[in-house]
Amino acid sequence: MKAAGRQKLDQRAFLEQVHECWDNGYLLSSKKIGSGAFSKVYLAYATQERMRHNSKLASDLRGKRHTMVAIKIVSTAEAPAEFSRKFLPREISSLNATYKHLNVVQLYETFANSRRTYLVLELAARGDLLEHINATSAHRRCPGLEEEEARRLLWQLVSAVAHCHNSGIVHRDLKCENILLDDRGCLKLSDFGFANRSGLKNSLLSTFCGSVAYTAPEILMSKKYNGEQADLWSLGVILYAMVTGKLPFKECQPHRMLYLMRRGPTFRPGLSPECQDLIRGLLQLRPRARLALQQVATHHWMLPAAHALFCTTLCAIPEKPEKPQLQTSLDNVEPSADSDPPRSLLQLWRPQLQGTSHESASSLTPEPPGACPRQVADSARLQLWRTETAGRRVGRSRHPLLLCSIWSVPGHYLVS
Ligand SMILES: Nc1ncnc2c1ncn2[C@@H]1O[C@H](COP(=O)(O)OP(=O)(O)OP(=O)(O)O)[C@@H](O)[C@H]1O
Repeated sequence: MKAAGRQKLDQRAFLEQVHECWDNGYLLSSKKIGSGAFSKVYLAYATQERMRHNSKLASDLRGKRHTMVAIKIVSTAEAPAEFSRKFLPREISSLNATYKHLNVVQLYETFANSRRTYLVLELAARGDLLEHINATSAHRRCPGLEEEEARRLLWQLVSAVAHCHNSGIVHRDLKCENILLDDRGCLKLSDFGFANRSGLKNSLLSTFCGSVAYTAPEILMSKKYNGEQADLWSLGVILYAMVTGKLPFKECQPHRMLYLMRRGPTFRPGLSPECQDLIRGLLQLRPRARLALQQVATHHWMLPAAHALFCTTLCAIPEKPEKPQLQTSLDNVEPSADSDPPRSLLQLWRPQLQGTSHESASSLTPEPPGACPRQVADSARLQLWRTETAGRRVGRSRHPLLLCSIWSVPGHYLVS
């Protein structure tokens, strides 16, 4: 009887939500795609009428060629007052601040009434990274992802986190469950419920956030911490989880956890030494000793990601009347004084405007129909040009993740 009563209430609440969404231009489906402490996330469809009035939504969905969105319904009437007053506004303002990055879930708009707040989000239909790791491990009959796939995903994650940090936002809850994948396998960082403004570069935070297994030791020790450096620790845990299918440190007791952290991670046989080195570089007890994001992106283990992106795209570039002088081999060529020196690697993560970069990419590198595989066209476009000093700056990336010059230096491509 009690259960039946509860079900009736749920049905009534759901119908109210359908009406409230409809009044705001969305058709709410009954497909629940997730739930959080005070929220439920449903698949929904944007109406043509809504798209006419919301250019942010219209331009993004036009690119995706569908009208699906995810609507997160937060029950503010049931949530603690502090959640509605503090955390929810922070989540919304963080999503607004990080808007327009290919690897950060997009917030198209919000609407609210006295009982609920609705967040209309970009849909990431393929579930979260944890599910993906588990499914892949089962399929391969070997725990973890292939290093190549982990590298591709980490590259996108680093780009997303750098975009957040450059926008003054620290995520503070980076974990596999908060990393979603869309229908093209593109990574989308989500759940900014614990995010905060990083404020001054060196200002310290004190709130305990995130999940213990991903939490930096300085937070477990209740010290004041730098949010960006704490995010770097979590990145190390995520990379470890991707390549081993396990968490590096798993203990319920914080003191036991700290003991394991001090000992450092152990690795399965067969994991490449470069990957181990990158994980160790991130899982440094001393926050300042951790690799910075630009060091992660240029780490030996990561370079094939930039390299692969670069080389696969070359196949996709149609012949031009004047062929660019492209250096494909990694010869010993060093930058000379007459070419621009590589600028800060941080440029790699200049806010990469999702729509704009796609648009400019397509207009700069027109493709004849059927000239290149779709995923290549979608995932990477490079605009090459002839340099006066041939063999130095070998290309200019138009990829939304890699808006940078690509330099050939002995043994590596260096992105700047
Ligand atoms: N944009 C999205 N696309 C697809 N699924 C999503 C999206 N946003 C959230 N979800 C799903 O809904 C779940 C809950 O969303 P979210 O983590 O944002 O809520 P939360 O209330 O912050 O959760 P928690 O209490 O776990 O922190 C996610 O784990 C995910 O499975």
